[in-house]
Amino acid sequence: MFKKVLEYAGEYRRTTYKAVVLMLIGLIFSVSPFFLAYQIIRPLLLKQSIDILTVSALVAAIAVCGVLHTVFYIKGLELSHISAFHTLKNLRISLQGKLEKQPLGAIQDKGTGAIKKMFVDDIETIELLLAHTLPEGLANLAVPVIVFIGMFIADWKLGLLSLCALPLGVLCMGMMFKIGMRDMGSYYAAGKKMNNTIVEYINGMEVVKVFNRDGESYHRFEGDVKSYRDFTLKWYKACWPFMALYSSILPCIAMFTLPIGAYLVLNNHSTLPDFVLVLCMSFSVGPLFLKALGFMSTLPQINFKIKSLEDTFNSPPLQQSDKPFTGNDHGVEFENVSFAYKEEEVLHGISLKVKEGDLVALVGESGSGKSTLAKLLVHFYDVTGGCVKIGGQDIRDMSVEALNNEISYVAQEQFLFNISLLENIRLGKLDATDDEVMAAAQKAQCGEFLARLQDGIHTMAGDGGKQLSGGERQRISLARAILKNAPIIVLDEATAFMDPENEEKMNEAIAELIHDKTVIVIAHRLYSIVGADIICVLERGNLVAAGTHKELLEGCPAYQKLWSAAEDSASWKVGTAIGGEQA
Ligand SMILES: Nc1ncnc2c1ncn2[C@@H]1O[C@H](COP(=O)(O)OP(=O)(O)OP(=O)(O)O)[C@@H](O)[C@H]1O
Repeated sequence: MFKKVLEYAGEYRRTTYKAVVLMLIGLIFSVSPFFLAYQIIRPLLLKQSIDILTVSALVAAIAVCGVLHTVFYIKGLELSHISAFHTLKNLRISLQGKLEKQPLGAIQDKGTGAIKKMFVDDIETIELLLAHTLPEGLANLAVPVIVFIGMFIADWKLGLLSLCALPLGVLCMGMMFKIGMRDMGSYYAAGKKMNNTIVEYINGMEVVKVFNRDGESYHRFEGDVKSYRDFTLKWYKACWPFMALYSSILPCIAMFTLPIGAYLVLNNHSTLPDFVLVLCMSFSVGPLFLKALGFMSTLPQINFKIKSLEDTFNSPPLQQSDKPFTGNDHGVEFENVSFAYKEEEVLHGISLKVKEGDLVALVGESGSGKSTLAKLLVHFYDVTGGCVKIGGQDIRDMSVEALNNEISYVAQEQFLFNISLLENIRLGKLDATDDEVMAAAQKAQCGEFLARLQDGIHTMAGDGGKQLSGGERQRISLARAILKNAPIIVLDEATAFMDPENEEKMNEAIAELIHDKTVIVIAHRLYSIVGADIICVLERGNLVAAGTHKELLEGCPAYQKLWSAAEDSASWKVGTAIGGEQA
């Protein structure tokens, strides 16, 4: 555990070692006063004289030891914290690098709460390990070892008696570790669940209020918070008796030394000064032991959290190479593609060829796999079978950056960064001039709502783009795509939030965006894709038919069903359709 963490400390590893040494020296100064006090007690016990000057010098030395203990210990703590916080920084950067290589979809599946917990809380645990458990724990354990050696040198019998409490304490500690690690899985899972629920509760507050689900949502929130409390208490309840036992037994080094040692002295097997010296030493190391053991009780938790971080690091990264895009053209091919999010396969052997410049629509009932197929093309996930190719090149055989240069993906829900709308659009092409950005915004029909905003295109988008309506967010992201001008466009429910008037405008903008491009569009509203070159009908993860609107209406029962459902929908409107044709 320490080795792994120290790897991340990099050049600060030496700082941690220095911290251990300084704390060790500091603690030696903390036990020295007991030995110095003994130098005063000893002549009194032996009825020898001791002059006031010697007593004063010893008292002064005790005071100096106190000061030196503080100075060394604080300096050690300072160094251990410097090293710890640099390690946390390194670890967070390294974790971010590894997360970046993971499939984007897999990152989204982990949940914001769990990822936040990993980045903030779990990594923070390592601060405890590096700044306290390792240097303080080690120093507080090492000094008692030195003192025990001193006891053995003074009188081996009394030294042995002082060690007697150890096996009992270690046994209790072992039990605590065993129980602590056993239940740590459920305890940790409850913490993760609570984090995700809290993040979801805050993010979903708007929906909760609109649908009057305050109570229900609060109950889930309360349930998970309570469940975390219960797991925590259960865990501590199981560990507490053993913690209490070893915490009281281990520091009581004098437990056996005092009665049996007194017997040995009375029977002349040991001398009274040695007996007092060993007792002084026992009392000096008791608090150190207790402190060291305080850190031990946190080890099961730290151990578990580090393991969970490592597991995250170890999950398979997205398959990609560092090669550029070298495809022959911008045609897209799904070759016998299968996919499972977890165990259950949701796409089964899909084969589909989209010629460069074609407009292909994916239709099907909800849950049939349309979005999943689109996400595989933009490489959010790796296929579990078959392959996805662009211009004949497997997308796993190019870097994600190279792929992103070829594709614009406009998803159902668009995230905007809390920077100006201008900068949000410029993300599509970082070197675009302001004029180019404004032109893209106009083409995406943003002009009207931008004119209403006080700062126009320079308005901040708000946290996650919350300042704008769903439709406005979609138009901003469409402007991004127009600016990017990638040869392949994937539109997932791009007009989902549009009212009829805006949808018409949006469709005009989309028509401009997709002109001369390879387009894959997912739409529930069939009237908007009747002009597509190919319409692919998906049913429970299978591609059941592909053809033009006319062909499918004539020969595909699944499509006929979807079409008649669309016709039944009262609000549908025959108008400008993507692809130019009208139903
Ligand atoms: N992140 C995920 N984890 C696990 N299963 C998922 C995930 N996303 C989708 N699924 C499942 O995969 C299947 C296909 O979902 P997908 O979203 O691709 O369908 P869709 O046709 O796009 O649906 P819709 O039209 O409602 O958006 C569904 O059974 C869905 O429950």
